[in-house]
Amino acid sequence: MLAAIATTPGCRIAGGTERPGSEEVGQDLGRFAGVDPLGLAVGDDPAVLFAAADVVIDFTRPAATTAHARLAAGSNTALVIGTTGLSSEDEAVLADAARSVPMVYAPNMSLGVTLLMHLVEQAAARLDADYDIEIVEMHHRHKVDAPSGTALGLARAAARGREVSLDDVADRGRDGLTGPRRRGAIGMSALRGGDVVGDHQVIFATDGERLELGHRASSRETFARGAVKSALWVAGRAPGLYDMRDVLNLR
Ligand SMILES: NC(=O)C1=CN([C@@H]2O[C@H](COP(=O)(O)OP(=O)(O)OC[C@H]3O[C@@H](n4cnc5c(N)ncnc54)[C@H](OP(=O)(O)O)[C@@H]3O)[C@@H](O)[C@H]2O)C=CC1
Ligand SMILES: O=C(O)C1=N[C@H](C(=O)O)C[C@H](O)C1
Repeated sequence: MLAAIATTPGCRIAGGTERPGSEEVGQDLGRFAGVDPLGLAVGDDPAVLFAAADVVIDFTRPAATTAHARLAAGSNTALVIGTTGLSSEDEAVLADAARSVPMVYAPNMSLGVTLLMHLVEQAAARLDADYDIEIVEMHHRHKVDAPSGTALGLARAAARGREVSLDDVADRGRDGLTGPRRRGAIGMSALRGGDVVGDHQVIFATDGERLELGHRASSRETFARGAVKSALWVAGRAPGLYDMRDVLNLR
């Protein structure tokens, strides 16, 4: 992320924080990120960072992200959030904070996935419930949330296309004596292994044919570049909760 910020015209690194007590705190931020020394130490107080920055980029965990959203609102600092695995209560915290500051919240910052979500919504609108929608994702062994935020975003896009609520049709992680598939269900399955950056496949399966739309990320730099693009886009915007469709002008 720091390399993406450092190499983007118009951006300057204002600081960065790690969890208090982490051994990285106090190290040079640049060295820590594997780029040239920056003369800035890794901090452990996000309030200091929010006071110093125009925009903060957050890819952490839900507990930190909700705390950061509150700090953003309190310090009037724009926020870009890539963290996934947020509960609906966590998302309500973001929505509340976004009443006073501009915020981009997206489970996947790549152009390819943002376009895929658009295509999935279109396909789901045109293919009726005779087409069973299944979403399969695979990620590296370190990922802690499932299904991925992107898979949930794709499922939401499909539900939007079908004009149904995802909560009514989602089928997550089948196991055991499940019975036959429910008509209209949107299934999600998560695979974990190795160093897979992020694969997503959306399948529309019916009798006699199957449409498959998919995306494979091969470098995490793609997400970092999307986050920096979002930061440049969100700085100075009106308060609100935006996503990558806004950043990429795809609404
Ligand atoms: N939107 C997108 O395009 C993308 C989203 N993601 C999402 O971003 C998130 C992070 O993923 P990833 O980078 O792989 O995960 P990592 O575990 O590598 O990084 C998370 C970082 O957040 C830190 N952190 C966690 N809690 C706190 C806290 N309370 N205060 C300060 N720092 C904290 C962790 O520190 P520590 O190690 O001490 O816990 C760690 O350095 C995930 O939700 C992932 O799904 C990832 C890639 C792309
Ligand atoms: O944890 C990851 O690595 C990723 N998380 C995001 C998600 O949950 O969708 C985005 C990307 O696929 C990588």
